[in-house]
Amino acid sequence: MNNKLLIIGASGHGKVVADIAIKMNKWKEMAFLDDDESIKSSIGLEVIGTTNEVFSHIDEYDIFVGIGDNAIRQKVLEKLEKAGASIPILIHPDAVIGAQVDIEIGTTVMAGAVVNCCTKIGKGCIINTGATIDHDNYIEDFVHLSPGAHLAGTVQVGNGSWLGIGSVVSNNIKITKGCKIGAGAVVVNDITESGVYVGVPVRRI
Ligand SMILES: CC(=O)SCCNC(=O)CCNC(=O)[C@H](O)C(C)(C)COP(=O)(O)OP(=O)(O)OC[C@H]1O[C@@H](n2cnc3c(N)ncnc32)[C@H](O)[C@@H]1OP(=O)(O)O
Repeated sequence: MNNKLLIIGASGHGKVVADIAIKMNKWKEMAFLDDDESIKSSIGLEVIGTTNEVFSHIDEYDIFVGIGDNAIRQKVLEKLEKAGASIPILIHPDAVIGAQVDIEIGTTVMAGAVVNCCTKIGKGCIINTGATIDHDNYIEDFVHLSPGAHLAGTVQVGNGSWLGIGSVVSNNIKITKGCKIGAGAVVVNDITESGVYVGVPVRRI
């Protein structure tokens, strides 16, 4: 671990990530990289360069990918991991994490989120504001649970899936990789084919 943190992405999601990192009080200095060169600072932190400059900073900084898009976040994080970057886990001090919860690098857990015991969360996930994940879930890599998404017990969410704001998943359900679940959707049966699903209960569109 370094005493400086560099966040890739200075817009909406990156700002919330920075806010969490500031509240964790672990880094003496923080800055952003962003490919929009018109952004000079964000949430009071300086933008010191563009994404392709990241490799010149990996000895000096911990690096966190603050990009909301699951596929882009995966691509950037995997390159950084390969290059040996120190990639932290960011957990807001007001998130509640149960016993025997395993969370991998590059994941952020936001304010008001609750993760119950014996759940595993993979790499590069976003557990957004007020989302809840109950016991024995398995959230694979690069998943995004939007604000207020609720997962009952023993749910599995596949790689890169995105659950929209306020969506609900009943217990013992498996959602395969690469799904988009719409805002306010309710999932009561396994989803075995990647795709976009909306409604109560969900239907594929
Ligand atoms: C901090 C943050 O902001 S985190 C981000 C939080 N954001 C979200 O959760 C957004 C979630 N996204 C959605 O719900 C989107 O509507 C998606 C991904 C499900 C679908 O998006 P698109 O593929 O662009 O679908 P599109 O908008 O064209 O809609 C297709 C049809 O599905 C319907 N539809 C879209 N979303 C929903 C939904 N959530 N519930 C019910 N119906 C829906 C539309 O009304 C439309 O119906 P029609 O064909 O009868 O007119």
